[in-house]
Amino acid sequence: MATEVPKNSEGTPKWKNNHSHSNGNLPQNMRRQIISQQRKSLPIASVEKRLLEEVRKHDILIIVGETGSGKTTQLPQFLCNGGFCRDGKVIGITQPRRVAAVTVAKRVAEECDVELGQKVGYSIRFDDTTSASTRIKYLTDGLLLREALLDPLLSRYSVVVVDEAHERTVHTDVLLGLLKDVQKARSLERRKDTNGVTLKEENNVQNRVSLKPCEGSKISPLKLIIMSASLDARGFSEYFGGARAVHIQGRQYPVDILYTHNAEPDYVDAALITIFQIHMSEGPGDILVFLTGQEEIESVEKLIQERVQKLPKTSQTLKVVPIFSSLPSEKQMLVFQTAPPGFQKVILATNIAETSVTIPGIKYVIDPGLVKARSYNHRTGMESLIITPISKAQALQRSGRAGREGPGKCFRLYQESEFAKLADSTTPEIKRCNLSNVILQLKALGVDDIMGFDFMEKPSRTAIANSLEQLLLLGALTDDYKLSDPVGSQMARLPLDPIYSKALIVASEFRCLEEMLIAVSMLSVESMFYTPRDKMQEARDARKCFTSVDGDHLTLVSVYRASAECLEKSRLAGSKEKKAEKTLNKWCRDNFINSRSLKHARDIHSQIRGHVEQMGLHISSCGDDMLQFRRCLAASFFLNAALKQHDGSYRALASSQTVQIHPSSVLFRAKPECIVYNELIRTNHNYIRNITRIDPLWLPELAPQYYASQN
Ligand SMILES: Nc1ncnc2c1ncn2[C@@H]1O[C@H](COP(=O)(O)OP(=O)(O)OP(=O)(O)O)[C@@H](O)[C@H]1O
Repeated sequence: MATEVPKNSEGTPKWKNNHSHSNGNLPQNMRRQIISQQRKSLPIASVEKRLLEEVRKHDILIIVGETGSGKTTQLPQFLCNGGFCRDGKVIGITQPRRVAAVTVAKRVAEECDVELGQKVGYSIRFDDTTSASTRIKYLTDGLLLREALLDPLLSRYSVVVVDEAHERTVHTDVLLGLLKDVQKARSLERRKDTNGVTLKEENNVQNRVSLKPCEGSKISPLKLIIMSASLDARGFSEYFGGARAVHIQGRQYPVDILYTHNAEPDYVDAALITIFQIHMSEGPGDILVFLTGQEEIESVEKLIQERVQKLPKTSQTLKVVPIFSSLPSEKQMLVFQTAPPGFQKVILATNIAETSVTIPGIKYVIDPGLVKARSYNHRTGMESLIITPISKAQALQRSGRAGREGPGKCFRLYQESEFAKLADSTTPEIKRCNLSNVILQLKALGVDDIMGFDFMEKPSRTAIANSLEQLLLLGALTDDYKLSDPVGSQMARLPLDPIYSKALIVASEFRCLEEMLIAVSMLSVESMFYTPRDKMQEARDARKCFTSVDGDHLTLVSVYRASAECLEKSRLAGSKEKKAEKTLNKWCRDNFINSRSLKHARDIHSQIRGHVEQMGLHISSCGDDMLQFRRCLAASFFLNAALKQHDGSYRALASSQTVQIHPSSVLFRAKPECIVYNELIRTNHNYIRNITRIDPLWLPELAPQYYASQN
């Protein structure tokens, strides 16, 4: 192993908790004092006045500053103290990830010495802690877009800070275009009062009916701040018409960057060795390891646990805590807890922990330099999940998770020469995702001319045209490409992929919405089943109890129903909630079901159910009439139908591509004549997953808008 791990001359260190969270038990006033000192020592603290002046002078400001310099936590407090919250106005700070919005809000509430939800709060999908007194509000970029549906001028906000803009999530990109529009519209409305507006100016603000203030509402100007540690300031400045960019100098603590001497052939193995080398020979401090996905994290977790058994009993030991996006939020929050005495915390994370978050205790970062990225081919409708090298911006963000409470080290498991070859920034998500959802949101926001929308980087014409076509076929748009009512507006209200939103609406007509709610929730999480290498046969036998000959959707419904029954039985037998959960976890183990994934699916289920109830959709069950449910699946997923060919492969009807059933499907061997599927993924083959057997005659009957015209 060639990783340069400097040896500690004092031998294996004794674990000592030296981070601020261990101050949790300190008397309140002492803790307050420590936090106040920490704040004063941040690089941003010395430029508070200058920043406020810049914001006052410029309507759009780009702020670039080192990771950990205090942008996310301090700037909103400066603005609030500087008078930007007068008249009940709110400062909104968007984050690409939920976990960042939640944890940063908690920290800032503590710094301000207020209860979360009062002056400082967060709002993420399905979880809003804000109140009428909230002035500093952290929220996801996607959520601010949803807020714009109800309040198109975002009139409650005096400042919107788009944080971590370098990530260029599809939501950030759409938000940037929208905010530009809102800013223009708001200044126009103000100047109208003084009759200072020309017709040309008025036409320049996109023709959105929705961009009109509510009767009698007082419009103030909107300040816009774009922020990151690793962003291409010039590109953003150009997009915003030559906006001013300021750089905050300095970082709080140094982070040593170490590279490998040679290329590492197996990054998982290299990561494992590095974890144990740090554990045995470096000073105290927790370790954060970046991996590519849930399955990899779970397998590394097991490997660490096996190796820990072989460590000498006397030394401190490792506590592994995973974090990935499909983990329920309360489990994600475990990474922010201090390791118990005698333990060194090892966090195994996907890029969910890459930006914005401060994880107390982290001193070491291990970065294999890879990420699992989605990419979508608009021509074929094919999504690929590929493990690819990260960009320089991501590498910088990853190393920036260390050095936040003291000096840190980042072990890059690749050579320095490889780093030089990385792209400067990540390809914006808007260039590599299915645009149907974005377009549906824009239409709901009143943006009818999608091609004319001021994207920072415009998606290709074909990509836009294909997605418009798909929305038209799903009934979300009228023939002249306007949002249809009620179907399109209902679909836009559901926080799901349009095809799933439509499936719920169709299911309410087919009287099987209960089943579709389960199917959509189960399809929204990864890896429901697991098959340990040493218990393959047992796992297969267990799965047979749920397997439906009609396919994966029905199988998933069976799993969900059986788990709900197990929980219900336990509750009826008088178990308290915690005990019932334990019984369910045991049931999961016995049946080789991933309990984390199931818990996540149950959460999603209750959340979507809430939405559907609010929308007044008819919720009923088809009971055991699974024919009815399969017909509903065909009516919903008709765009993803495929027919068997002579050689046992399939032809996808929409794109004429040859595809194969993924080995994880219960229909892998049965190979029915005609199927609908939910996922088309390119790995080493064009695989389809989550499949149901249907009758080919149902297609022209249930989706005549598509299949009647094809004949
Ligand atoms: N939850 C927390 N617990 C302890 N310290 C924290 C916490 N959150 C922030 N800090 C401290 O505040 C500092 C500034 O954090 P902040 O998130 O504002 O930096 P930033 O400049 O936005 O960084 P990044 O670009 O990485 O998001 C951190 O380096 C850390 O010292």
